Amino acid sequence: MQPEEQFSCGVVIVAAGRGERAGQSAEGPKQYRTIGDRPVIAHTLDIFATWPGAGPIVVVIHPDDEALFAAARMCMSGRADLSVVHGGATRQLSVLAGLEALSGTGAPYVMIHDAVRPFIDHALLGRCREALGSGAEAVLPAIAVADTLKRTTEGRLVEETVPRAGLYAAQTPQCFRLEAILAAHRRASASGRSDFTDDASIAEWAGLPVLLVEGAADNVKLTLKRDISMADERLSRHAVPDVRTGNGYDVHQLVEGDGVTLCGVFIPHERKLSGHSDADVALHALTDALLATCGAGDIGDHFPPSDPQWKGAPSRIFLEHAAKIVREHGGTITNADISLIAEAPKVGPHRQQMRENLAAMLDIDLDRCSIKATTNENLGFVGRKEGIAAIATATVVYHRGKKN
Ligand SMILES: Nc1ccn([C@@H]2O[C@H](COP(=O)(O)OP(=O)(O)OP(=O)(O)O)[C@@H](O)[C@H]2O)c(=O)n1
Ligand SMILES: C[C@](O)(CO)[C@H](O)COP(=O)(O)O
Repeated sequence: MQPEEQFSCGVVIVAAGRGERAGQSAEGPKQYRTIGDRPVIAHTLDIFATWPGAGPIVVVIHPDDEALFAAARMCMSGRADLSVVHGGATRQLSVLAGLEALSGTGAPYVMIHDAVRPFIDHALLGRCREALGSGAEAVLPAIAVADTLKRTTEGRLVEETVPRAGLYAAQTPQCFRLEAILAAHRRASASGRSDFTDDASIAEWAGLPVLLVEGAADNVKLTLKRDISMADERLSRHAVPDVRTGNGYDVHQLVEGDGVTLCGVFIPHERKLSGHSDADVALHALTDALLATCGAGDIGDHFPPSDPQWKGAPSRIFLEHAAKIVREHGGTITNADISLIAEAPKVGPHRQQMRENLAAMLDIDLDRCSIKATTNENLGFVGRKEGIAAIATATVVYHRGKKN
């Protein structure tokens, strides 16, 4: 076999189907549905993009899916220099469009793969490439049929048991000498055929010998709705969740006044908190904690105290803005915890209302919002009732590649 750098395989990934058997989804056709943490096609492309034997990669998409594909591409972790072309009404026509695009690149071989087989692995790619390297013009990964096979009538009556010896289920990538399969595809298309369900059958039709290599049991095609949920479960089981915590601290001075606002609750008191806004020290600390989970700076970066528009502003504006930034980064807020450090006023009687305010501002469940309070045992500036401090912790789960 030739050394790796002299023998790379061009790749055609077909992704122009409508996924009708998998049913409708707001995410689009099945190749754009999320499994684990990103679209099916991003998983598939990454396997090829990170395989050292891969040459130029052509992705065949449906003209209506430009935006879906652009978003999916952002979720790839491997290299992203792909060519994109539009497919046709059948898989066969989509493959032909991909082969035509690849033919200009000078790649000697091609691997043709379904975008909806995201569990392809490097070992199988290696087996296919080795078969090509040993001189095969057409290589088909396949799995021996394990079930007993029946042929039925239209009325579902069993007509016969089909002997399964020698029967295999075809997978992809199906691999070819590019010139040979392109010529076969062109011929098939020119003679009015557009109904071949795989490329090996076009090779057979054109008289090319097809060599079978062992496929991979995991290399399933996501065809039905349940295939997608099973794939999602499988990936989610192994995924390390991207859970991030951020902390925030704030302190405001107590001055002459008639009450303080904490977590949006006005509590009558003989003093007030001084500040440019409503000085809600609790919400300020939590705003910083949220921003910290996605590296978005601090409250002062977003709402400079020098800006007159924030004079006397209710601090819920700041918190809701931080929550919006978190969501735009693909985050789900799972917990918000604030500790208030104050000698007075008493927080206990207002705790429930504060939690309800937090739940509403963050649009999360009440049991994900916690308020705690402590005195400072008469020590330091808090003990001398010169100010109130707050410490906050935010917990956010981020979904890789998902930006809302
Ligand atoms: N006109 C088509 C039809 C299919 N495919 C691609 O071929 C692969 C295998 O096809 P299949 O599982 O049959 O997908 P769909 O045609 O989308 O499914 P359905 O028949 O349920 O609509 C998929 O990656 C699909 O996107 C394609 O590129 N162009
Ligand atoms: C190419 C293929 O994946 C081999 O199993 C399969 O034939 C394509 O699926 P389709 O449902 O026939 O389009």
